[in-house]
Amino acid sequence: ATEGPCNTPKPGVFDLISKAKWDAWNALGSLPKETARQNYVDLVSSLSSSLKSSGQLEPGADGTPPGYETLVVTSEDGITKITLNRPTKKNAMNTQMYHEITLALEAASKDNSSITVLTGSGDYYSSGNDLTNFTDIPSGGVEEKAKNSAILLRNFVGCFIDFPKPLIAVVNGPAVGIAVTTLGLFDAVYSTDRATFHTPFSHLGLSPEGCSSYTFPKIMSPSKAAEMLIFGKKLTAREACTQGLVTEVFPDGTFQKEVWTRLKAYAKLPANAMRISKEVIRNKEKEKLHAVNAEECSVLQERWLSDECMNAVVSFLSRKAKL
Ligand SMILES: CCCCC/C=C/CC(=O)SCCNC(=O)CCNC(=O)[C@H](O)C(C)(C)COP(=O)(O)OP(=O)(O)OC[C@H]1O[C@@H](n2cnc3c(N)ncnc32)[C@H](O)[C@@H]1OP(=O)(O)O
Repeated sequence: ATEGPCNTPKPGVFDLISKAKWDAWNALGSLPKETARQNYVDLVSSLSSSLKSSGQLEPGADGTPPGYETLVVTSEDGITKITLNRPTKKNAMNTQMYHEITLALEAASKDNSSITVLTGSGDYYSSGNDLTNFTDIPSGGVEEKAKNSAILLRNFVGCFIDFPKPLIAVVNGPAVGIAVTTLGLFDAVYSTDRATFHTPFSHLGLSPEGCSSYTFPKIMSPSKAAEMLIFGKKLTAREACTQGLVTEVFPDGTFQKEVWTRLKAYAKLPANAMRISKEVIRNKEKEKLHAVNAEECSVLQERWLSDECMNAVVSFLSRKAKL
């Protein structure tokens, strides 16, 4: 687009990057500059429209924060509260919700609040991955779907790993799958006694994500983690607390009042001190967690293509199976 057809000498065989660029340029033959420019503009326009259709949000024209379809985000008393808001679907996480949580966390990391809270609306915290996510197959087929999902999941979990402020889960009801595994990346987890914690990965032909293959054995012991992550044992809130996944359990009747009173008090603590303490506690682990996240996503990319997984999804969608 800037220089016209390729007229420079071919780079040496060991200069792999320059050679790949030269090959791509040379393959365009005598394409005129103007056409190349137009092709470039068309490509970028198509990417930006596919980002919009894939659910990525843009700020308003005046730079105000984006509106969310699957979340309610509020900020008061020094607390940014991100509420999963698909109560009729038990707050199952669809593709839009993964994108929106990522955006909401990015915004919360830069706003004036001192702590950030994730919670659910309705009777569930979240039923985990929305199993209908697997029905929206792109033109590249199931392999492309698996690849895109692995990228989405890696970015999503990466935001939790890198989140710089105290991050608290207010678990208002049962939690399933990825809604459970990511709890290992929070700084505190407060739960109603009505909640349960369930990671039915083997039942679904899946494998652990959310860095749980690393955080759960550390938090609760390898064998307790195996009971959850391999055998799908569902824990009560009290069991999850005994095993260290949950910080404290409250009676359902007084849960909201007790938790928010405590969080408002915490939010008054000096924000920089809390941020720095988190950094000191978490930074040693960050590199490891990103490596674990990458490995888990690549294993899952394969799992999603397995008969075991596909059969489990079909079973759920045809109403033959529930947890
Ligand atoms: C980018 C991709 C990343 C992928 C990351 C991978 C993550 C792994 C996981 O998270 S594994 C966990 C997956 N979750 C499940 O298997 C839960 C499936 N849901 C159920 O088993 C049940 O719905 C229930 C036990 C959570 C609740 O049962 P209950 O009888 O109380 O309620 P309903 O079944 O009637 O649910 C109400 C409506 O909500 C829909 N729904 C609930 N959960 C999900 C879900 N996870 N995915 C899709 N849809 C869900 C349910 O179908 C009902 O819809 P309807 O009213 O239209 O019938």
